[in-house]
Amino acid sequence: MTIDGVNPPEFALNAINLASAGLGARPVFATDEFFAPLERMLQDAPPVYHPGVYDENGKWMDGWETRRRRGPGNDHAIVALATNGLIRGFEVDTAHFTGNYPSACAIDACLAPDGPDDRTVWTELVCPRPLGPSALHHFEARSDSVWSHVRLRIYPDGGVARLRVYGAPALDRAAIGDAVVDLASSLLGGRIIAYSNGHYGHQRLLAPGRGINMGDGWETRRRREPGNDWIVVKLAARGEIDRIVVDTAHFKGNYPDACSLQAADLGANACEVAASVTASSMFWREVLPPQKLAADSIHTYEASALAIAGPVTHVRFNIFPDGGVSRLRVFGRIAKAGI
Ligand SMILES: NC(=O)NC(NC(N)=O)C(=O)[O-]
Repeated sequence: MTIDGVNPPEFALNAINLASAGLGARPVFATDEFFAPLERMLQDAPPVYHPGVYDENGKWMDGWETRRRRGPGNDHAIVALATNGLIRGFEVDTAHFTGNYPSACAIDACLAPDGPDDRTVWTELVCPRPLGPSALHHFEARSDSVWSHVRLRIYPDGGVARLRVYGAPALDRAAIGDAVVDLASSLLGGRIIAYSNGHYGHQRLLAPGRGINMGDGWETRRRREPGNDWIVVKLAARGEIDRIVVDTAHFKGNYPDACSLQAADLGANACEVAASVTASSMFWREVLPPQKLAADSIHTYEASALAIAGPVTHVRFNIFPDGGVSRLRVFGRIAKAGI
């Protein structure tokens, strides 16, 4: 897997971008947004450059960009993470900012359930580090705390194309209690660990909300040989499935003919190597037998349609023979003796 064609750092593996607008991250505050607004720095699409495109303030830039400071001080911006989580590392991307990138940046985090204010205590996770023109910069974070917001300090001013905050959602078991939640949701910690094919993308299958277009989901290439496509999800917690939702939004000429779902309880000490989980998934029990799908619609399979037999940790979602699915939701209750 690569990020913009570059091998991801170790800390980005098995992590999600907690600063992704598509997952719900929001701009909260910026000292200045003269040339380009903070919300652009949180976009999921790789940053682009449009030569010759200017707006009334100057060159249109894909990121957050402040004006040139003419005195002391520095700019900063505050971002609300998509969900509270553990932070493993940061990616600061100055793509296309060649003569206007900041000389340096530092990053702080806080846990402020009601949003940060003047009394908020910020913890520095990245001390001031130099930045270069149009480049990816990776900074590891060494912290086992849960954070809700990050503050990007730039020195003294300039533009940042993207800030990506790699980490894992903090699952609040006490708050969830016995409620039925989407155990596959990226925002709770559900994670895709293997798939037969994801030619046109796969990560958004577990994202919140409905897909905005056909690029917002999991889509395989056209299968030209026997068999079927599949995707394996590690649930956010060991739980008992209550309902499954399969959304084919925007997939009209390429929705799968049918789908099914298998599941397994791999326990706390299962081998986590993706290839091993994939191999064992061939034999997981069938929870949802093959069901015909329709174009561009939400399909809900209630408990009465499912063969449920105790808590599970993983599911394998099969599509026949191939195609695109916007969202998969695996609703259920977290098992009491969870792992
Ligand atoms: N050519 C520029 O990008 N100039 C300025 N920035 C924008 N966005 O116009 C600047 O001063 O950094």
